[in-house]
Amino acid sequence: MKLIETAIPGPTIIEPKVFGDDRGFFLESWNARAFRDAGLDLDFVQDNHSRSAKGVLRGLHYQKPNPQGKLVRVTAGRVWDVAVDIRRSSPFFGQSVGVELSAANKRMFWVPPGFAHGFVSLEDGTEFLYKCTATYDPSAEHSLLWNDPALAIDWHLDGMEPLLAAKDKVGLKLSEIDAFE
Ligand SMILES: Cc1cn([C@H]2C[C@H](O)[C@@H](COP(=O)(O)OP(=O)(O)O[C@H]3O[C@@H](C)C(=O)[C@@H](O)[C@H]3O)O2)c(=O)[nH]c1=O
Repeated sequence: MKLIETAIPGPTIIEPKVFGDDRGFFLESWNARAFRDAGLDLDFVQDNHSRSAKGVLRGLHYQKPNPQGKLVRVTAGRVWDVAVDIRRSSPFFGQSVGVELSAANKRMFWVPPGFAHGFVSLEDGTEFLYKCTATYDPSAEHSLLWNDPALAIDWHLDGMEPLLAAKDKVGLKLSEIDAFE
């Protein structure tokens, strides 16, 4: 397993060791001890799985109180995945990191608590799996506006019109959100 730091301290790309053979491949998608030894001591309490058509954009979501850290990956298709630092005291407040996650590259992405998270599906039938460090609480869920000019996120849409949930079309701007301290 290889960890790749990003431009913001915290969010981390993880490349698992892939064992390929005549039958296909094998990889460890989660191993508490190996991650702890690599510096990510994480305690997960919920696993999620979603499927998205090409152009579906989910996010940017965060939970407050009880923020969730998320270890995300893709097992079919491809996404552009984004984490936005929404900790006011952070020198990186409002900045984001993005990474392509796909069934082909098998990369995982650690999105720590304190970050808003979203992704756009770049292929039909994209399957997105993730582990969370806190359980879902609909009353604490918030949406940061995906295309807030203050975030200036390149979603790699390539001219595509994204398909959004009603709640994400009316997400709040960075200047309006109840950010973390
Ligand atoms: C996230 C979630 C949703 N649900 C339900 C609520 C709703 O009826 C249905 C669909 O929920 P959503 O529209 O919020 O699903 P979605 O837009 O996929 O939400 C997810 O987006 C990505 C970007 C994240 O980072 C996740 O944490 C999560 O917020 O599933 C749960 O029961 N448990 C959960 O943990």
